[in-house]
Amino acid sequence: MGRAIAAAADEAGMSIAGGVDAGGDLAALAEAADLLIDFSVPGALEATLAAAVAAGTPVLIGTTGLETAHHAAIDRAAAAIPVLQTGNTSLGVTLLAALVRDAAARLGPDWDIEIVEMHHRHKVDAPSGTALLLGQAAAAGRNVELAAVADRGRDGITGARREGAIGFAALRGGSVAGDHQVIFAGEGERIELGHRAESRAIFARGAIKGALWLLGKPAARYTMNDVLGL
Ligand SMILES: NC(=O)C1=CN([C@@H]2O[C@H](COP(=O)(O)OP(=O)(O)OC[C@H]3O[C@@H](n4cnc5c(N)ncnc54)[C@H](OP(=O)(O)O)[C@@H]3O)[C@@H](O)[C@H]2O)C=CC1
Ligand SMILES: O=C(O)C1=N[C@H](C(=O)O)C[C@H](O)C1
Repeated sequence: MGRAIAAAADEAGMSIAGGVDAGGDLAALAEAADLLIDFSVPGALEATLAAAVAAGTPVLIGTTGLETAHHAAIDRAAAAIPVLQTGNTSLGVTLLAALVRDAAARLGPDWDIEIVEMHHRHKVDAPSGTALLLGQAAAAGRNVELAAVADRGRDGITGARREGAIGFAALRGGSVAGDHQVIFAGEGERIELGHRAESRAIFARGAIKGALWLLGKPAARYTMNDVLGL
């Protein structure tokens, strides 16, 4: 993603102040840059947020695999600086999440919800950040908390489907940039809403769009919905 974002920034006429891998001088970069973009690993998040807050520099976080403690750290940082966090920066998935929320609200609890995702063989987290984002959208449409209803895989589980569950299935293989499908399964019929990323350029372009939008915003936590006005 680092290379894809550098290409998208170039396309948009933005210049890259620098980049860091593990052990890099984040503090100096946060001072030098107008904004930080983080697509790395959850273990890097704390240092990135600390450097951004110390420098008063806005930050866009695209890293996935975040746990509750990471989200709490993002909330704390967002009290001091603008922070945009999303599991998917593409415009298509942002719109898909809005459609999923609407469909879940309209269809009601009689329709079972299953979310299927497929990614390249190198991806380390599962379910994907996007699948969780779509799950959150579905849960919001039903007025429930995702944590209370998420079923993260049927491995080792026997028996009938848990009523009200939102199920996840993750596939890994080849070079798939990112496929997501939300299945609403009713009695005798199914509705499927989905998105296929044809390349990583869509995530990078969306990240640049989000970054440009974030510049100059007041301290708060934002999502791609704010960028697109959804
Ligand atoms: N929100 C979105 O739209 C998208 C999110 N992603 C997410 O972005 C993340 C990165 O994806 P991807 O580029 O494919 O992953 P890669 O594994 O290819 O890249 C991760 C990068 O993070 C670097 N890194 C590792 N540890 C640290 C650290 N402590 N501090 C700073 N940098 C570190 C790695 O450096 P080194 O190689 O030296 O270890 C590497 O350059 C993933 O969480 C992925 O799910 C991906 C696409 C879209
Ligand atoms: O790791 C990836 O490749 C991707 N990660 C994000 C996710 O976890 O959803 C976004 C996209 O699907 C590609």
